[in-house]
Amino acid sequence: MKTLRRIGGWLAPYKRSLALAFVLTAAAAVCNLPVPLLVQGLIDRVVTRNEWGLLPMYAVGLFAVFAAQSGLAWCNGLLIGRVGQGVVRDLRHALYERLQRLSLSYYDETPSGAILSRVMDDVGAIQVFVTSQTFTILTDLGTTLAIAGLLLYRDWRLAAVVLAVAPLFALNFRFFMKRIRATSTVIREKMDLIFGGLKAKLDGTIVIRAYAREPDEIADFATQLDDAHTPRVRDSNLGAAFANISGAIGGVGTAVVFAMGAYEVLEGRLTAGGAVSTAALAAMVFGPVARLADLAYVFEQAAASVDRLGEILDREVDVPEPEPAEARRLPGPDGRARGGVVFDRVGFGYVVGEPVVWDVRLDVKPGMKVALVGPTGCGKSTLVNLLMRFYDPTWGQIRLDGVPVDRIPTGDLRRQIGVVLQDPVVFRLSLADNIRYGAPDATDAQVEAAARAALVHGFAVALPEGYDTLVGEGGFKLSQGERQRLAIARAVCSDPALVILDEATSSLDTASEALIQAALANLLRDRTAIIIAHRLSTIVDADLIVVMDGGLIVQMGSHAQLLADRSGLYRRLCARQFGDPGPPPTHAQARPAFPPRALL
Ligand SMILES: Nc1ncnc2c1ncn2[C@@H]1O[C@H](COP(=O)(O)OP(=O)(O)OP(=O)(O)O)[C@@H](O)[C@H]1O
Repeated sequence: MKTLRRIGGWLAPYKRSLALAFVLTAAAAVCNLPVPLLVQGLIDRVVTRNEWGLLPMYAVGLFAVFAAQSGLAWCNGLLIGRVGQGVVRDLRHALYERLQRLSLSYYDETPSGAILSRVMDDVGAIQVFVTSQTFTILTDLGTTLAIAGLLLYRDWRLAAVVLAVAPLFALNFRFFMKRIRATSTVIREKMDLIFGGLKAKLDGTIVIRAYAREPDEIADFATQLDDAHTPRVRDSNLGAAFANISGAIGGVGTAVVFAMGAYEVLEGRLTAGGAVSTAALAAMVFGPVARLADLAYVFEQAAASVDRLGEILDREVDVPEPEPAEARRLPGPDGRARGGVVFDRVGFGYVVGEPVVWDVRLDVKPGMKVALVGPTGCGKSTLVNLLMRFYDPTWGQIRLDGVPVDRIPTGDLRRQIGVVLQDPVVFRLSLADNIRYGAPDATDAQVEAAARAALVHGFAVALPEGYDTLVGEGGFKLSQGERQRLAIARAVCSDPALVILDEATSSLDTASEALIQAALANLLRDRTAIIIAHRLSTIVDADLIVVMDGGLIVQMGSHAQLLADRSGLYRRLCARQFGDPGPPPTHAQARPAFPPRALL
């Protein structure tokens, strides 16, 4: 029922087209009714009584009925086709909108290929259902009732035979429906795996080639396809068995009606034409029921997809927008941040009960350059994720210019922050549109100014079509250094109050590195910066260096202050990077008792 209600909701915007389609199918169904009567007249009057003069009338009558049915079915097909395409477009749009709003935790647990499979494959299954004979069936059922009444009126014995067959259809339905839905769910899950694997492997093509693993990958993919093949075959077997058994039940019913009709003719209670037309009427009752079987098969397949799409559409957002009454503006002019950030006893775990940062207390004044350092996995990126509100802290509070970040609409918050990631993302857009991605209204002059500040202008003008050159996947290939400067230009263009910089770990050649450092200096000027530092050489001048270990802040201070602590982790990290072995590392400090584990 929930499935039908949901599909009904998707169809609601098309009520007018659907009403028209309904009228057309009803008209086509009404056209069925004269057929047995025309056939009866043809047999009883033209064939039996040799009234040849009536032949053209019956022939033209039958032709007119069939022509009208074809015309109506054609118009109906056009209408329903448009509705089906419309539903697919709306549904993909709604899914994409939802996907854009869902918290990152959804992406943590769902491979992107599985998301693709839902947006493409599952929506396709719903389209098939909508464009199947869904609406014909409603009028079919009406026709069935009307014909059953007509049969009852003409000959109750024959009508009783028709009604006696109905429970067989019901049994057939019951047996197959559950099985078909279960198999469809298994197929969709297998498709998730296939799409998920395919996406990952396509993204990693270069690694596959580099390790010459193509034959293994081909074999792996074949295994995955085989895995999905078995339930797919089972699904089509079930569908075929279901439809054919329905058809056979209808056939048996019609045959019995024919036999009974013949008996009635021999007994003199019915004319030959009457027997044929009654059998035709009986077939017209069984036809829609068999079609209903086809539709039920498609419906069960679509229902599995509706449930899966519901998982996306109904999923609660973990990072909710503030209620309008609670939302607060940042105190700066035009709602712009000044760039002061406070982490107030913040703790967080991606998985409930498994915190990865603990009791973080940090006060970043506007304009400060703060470096986060520490061994891999110590929680540096997590702090940044929390500041961006990709996740909400499990406990504690983060404030931007004194305003709790969960009170700031996420769009307003994130517009204050420019992000430059380790592995810069370049979209398949022109270079200019890539630069203005965070500030879509930026003029060409602003884009060029940002490009100059990030030292992108030099290579931009040398590209085949300058700033209009298509870059990203399938476009002009930029070098790693160029991509990093492009990411810096993107951040400059959005003119953020605060910059988050995840330093690239891979070392570039000295010239490239120098260009990036110069571009960064322009980006960071007069802005607050939080730098996730992997190479300590780049942050020795930071106003504050925050050393983390095991999710805790274990040291804070300037480079000189931290270095002076001979037993501190920072000194050991420096020793590791700059060559001096230093004292052996100790484990992260014992975790504080706050908050009690029960709270997590
Ligand atoms: N999306 C996630 N889901 C579950 N656990 C995660 C997720 N992201 C990070 N973690 C875990 O949280 C811990 C902290 O990770 P984080 O990325 O913050 O460390 P980091 O200090 O930035 O590491 P690196 O320097 O290697 O980038 C790690 O144990 C990591 O495995």
